[in-house]
Amino acid sequence: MSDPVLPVVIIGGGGHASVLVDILRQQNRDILAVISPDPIDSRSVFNGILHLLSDDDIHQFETNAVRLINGIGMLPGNTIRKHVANKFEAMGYRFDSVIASSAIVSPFAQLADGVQLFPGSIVQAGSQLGTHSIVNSAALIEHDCVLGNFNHVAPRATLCGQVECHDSVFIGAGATVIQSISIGTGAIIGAGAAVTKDLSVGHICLPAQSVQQSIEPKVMP
Ligand SMILES: CC(=O)SCCNC(=O)CCNC(=O)[C@H](O)C(C)(C)COP(=O)(O)OP(=O)(O)OC[C@H]1O[C@@H](n2cnc3c(N)ncnc32)[C@H](O)[C@@H]1OP(=O)(O)O
Repeated sequence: MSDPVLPVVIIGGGGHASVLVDILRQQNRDILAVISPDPIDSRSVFNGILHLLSDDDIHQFETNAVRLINGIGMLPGNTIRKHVANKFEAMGYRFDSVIASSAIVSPFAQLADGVQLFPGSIVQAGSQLGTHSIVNSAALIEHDCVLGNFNHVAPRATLCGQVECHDSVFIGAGATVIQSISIGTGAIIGAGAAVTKDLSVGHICLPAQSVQQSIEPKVMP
């Protein structure tokens, strides 16, 4: 029997959380509160949602009466998303996945709890995504990829078939990882990189840089 659809509490109130709230509103999910120590009123998507300031405010909700949404994004070297997940799970709360209605997910893909698939993303058959991993807007996970926990595949990045990413891997926006590549734990792929060789634990792949220079005005003959 599938789990009941419970109201949700969002942890975090920044840009990543705003996209999640937008998706959840479109799906008519009941959003009880956003927990964030920072102001959230500059983003209209949060209008009308209760704003709580402290993580301890979560205790006003029974662990089995709500699900949490991990609204903390993940940039290279940032571990707050993982810290938040571990802290609230240790208190007995569970995180829901968020799957945008425009995401395309094969019924033969496997998604762990807390996975987030943003609008226009695609996950093909045979792929497996670990807990709290993010597939950002229009990113593509081709067939038979295996992603560990706390990965972030940024907007429009492409993982070709049978790519393996261990835990806490960051794939920058628009990067392409060719088929059957293995990416080690904590590795970072820069935005726009083309990855053609395996990347070891804790290594970074920097793309070629574009060159910027001023354009000399042409002198007409
Ligand atoms: C919804 C969202 O927004 S999700 C977030 C999506 N964002 C991304 O995908 C960005 C991913 N991050 C990057 O690509 C980063 O620049 C990284 C991780 C590769 C490198 O970051 P840092 O180590 O902090 O490098 P830093 O910013 O200091 O730049 C070092 C040099 O590399 C260059 N550089 C940095 N990133 C790139 C890149 N992706 N492509 C080409 N050159 C780059 C910089 O211009 C700089 O050059 P300079 O020394 O000539 O001035």
